[in-house]
Amino acid sequence: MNSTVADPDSDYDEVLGGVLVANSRVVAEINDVATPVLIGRDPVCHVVLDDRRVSGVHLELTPTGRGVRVRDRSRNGVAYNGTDISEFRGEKYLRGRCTIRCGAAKVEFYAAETTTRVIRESSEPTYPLVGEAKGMRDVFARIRKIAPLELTTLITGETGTGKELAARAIHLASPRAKRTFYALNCGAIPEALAESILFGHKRGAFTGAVDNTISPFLVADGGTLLLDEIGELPRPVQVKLLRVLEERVVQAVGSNEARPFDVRVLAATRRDLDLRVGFDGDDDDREQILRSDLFFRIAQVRLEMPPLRHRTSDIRILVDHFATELGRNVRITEDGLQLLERYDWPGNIRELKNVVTVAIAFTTDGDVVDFTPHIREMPGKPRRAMKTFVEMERQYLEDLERNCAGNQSEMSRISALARGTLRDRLRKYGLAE
Ligand SMILES: Nc1ncnc2c1ncn2[C@@H]1O[C@H](COP(=O)(O)OP(=O)(O)OP(=O)(O)O)[C@@H](O)[C@H]1O
Repeated sequence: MNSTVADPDSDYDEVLGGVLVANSRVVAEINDVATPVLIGRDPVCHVVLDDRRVSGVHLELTPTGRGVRVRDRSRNGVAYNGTDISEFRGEKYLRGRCTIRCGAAKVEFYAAETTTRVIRESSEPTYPLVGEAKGMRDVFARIRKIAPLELTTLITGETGTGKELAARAIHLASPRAKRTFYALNCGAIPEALAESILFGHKRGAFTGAVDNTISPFLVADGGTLLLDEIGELPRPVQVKLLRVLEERVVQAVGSNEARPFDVRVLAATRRDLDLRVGFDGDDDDREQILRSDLFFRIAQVRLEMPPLRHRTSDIRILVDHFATELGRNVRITEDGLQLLERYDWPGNIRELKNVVTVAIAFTTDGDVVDFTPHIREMPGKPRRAMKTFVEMERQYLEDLERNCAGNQSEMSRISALARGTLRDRLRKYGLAE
């Protein structure tokens, strides 16, 4: 499953983990930036302490470049080598060996001897999206507007247009920026496990459930949860998800305790959900991807990511950005850039990033990068001078909107399109709400 965490504190190539030991036994390993280890009284925690003075989730441990970060989420406090952790503003980075006390229980921490490499992608800089084209400036303006609001946001766009990065950008520009950002790829969840992965499960809830699993709603508590490829969730799970979003409590499979959470929910999809949502309340239609009630719950605000072929002027900046990230001393020529600008990029920025990475890998330091062989092998075709129908329609609607200063009755009269149809087409191209 592709789950990633962005945290302003974890902007490192390498992280330091460790193990927790209780009663001379290793009770948890802290080595995954995406899954903080939780200690508490609640059975969903990795280390469960049966002590009334211990809170449901008492503390959270995450590997970072500065050591293992302890976050106090308790009512009664956590002691680090005998000192209350609140003296360190509720946060402390563990290295070496130390003792942590929660209620009456004592847990030993031992730092790992070696660091663990994490992919830099899971630690993007504060503003991860690159772009200067009009389409991207609109996206930035919208992110700035959306970020402080607590509304659910549906991010749409073709594959590789940066939907997950946009979600991180919303999180980082929001008041929740210091807390966890968790991305759950709903498209990668096997149908049979969807409920237990989304809501968590209690040990023994079903055959094979040997461990407790914590719901991403609780892992991201206080922060932001991205439900990526939400259209892929099985319909029975959609009904339950809707209830969880409305009641803001989550109940693990096999548990009878409902746990409240405080999470901002973002969703992303590359499918055209608008066309496949049941607007008539006919929610039994198998053809629909998403129930209409869930669609409206998760799409209080919309953000559309433009395809790269609509912002080819950004190709230069992006190539520069990816080349700088690779830190290699190679030369990129005007011809090379023009070749990239003529291509139609069906895989969008992900594809561009791959082409740049591979082409640079094949170039010796000081030499000119030759993109030609890598472009030719791509599934997309070089852009033809002739426009596709979709491009012409988009251009027509943009001109129409400009000429009529956005007045939709006027636009409907000139184009001879019914108001409803016109609105649908404008929405399709992100030209209207
Ligand atoms: N504006 C951008 N600036 C820099 N890098 C970008 C930008 N947009 C996308 N990328 C990079 O392109 C790749 C794909 O981005 P991302 O995963 O956010 O796309 P996506 O729309 O969520 O894709 P999918 O629909 O296939 O899941 C990532 O490596 C990301 O870092």
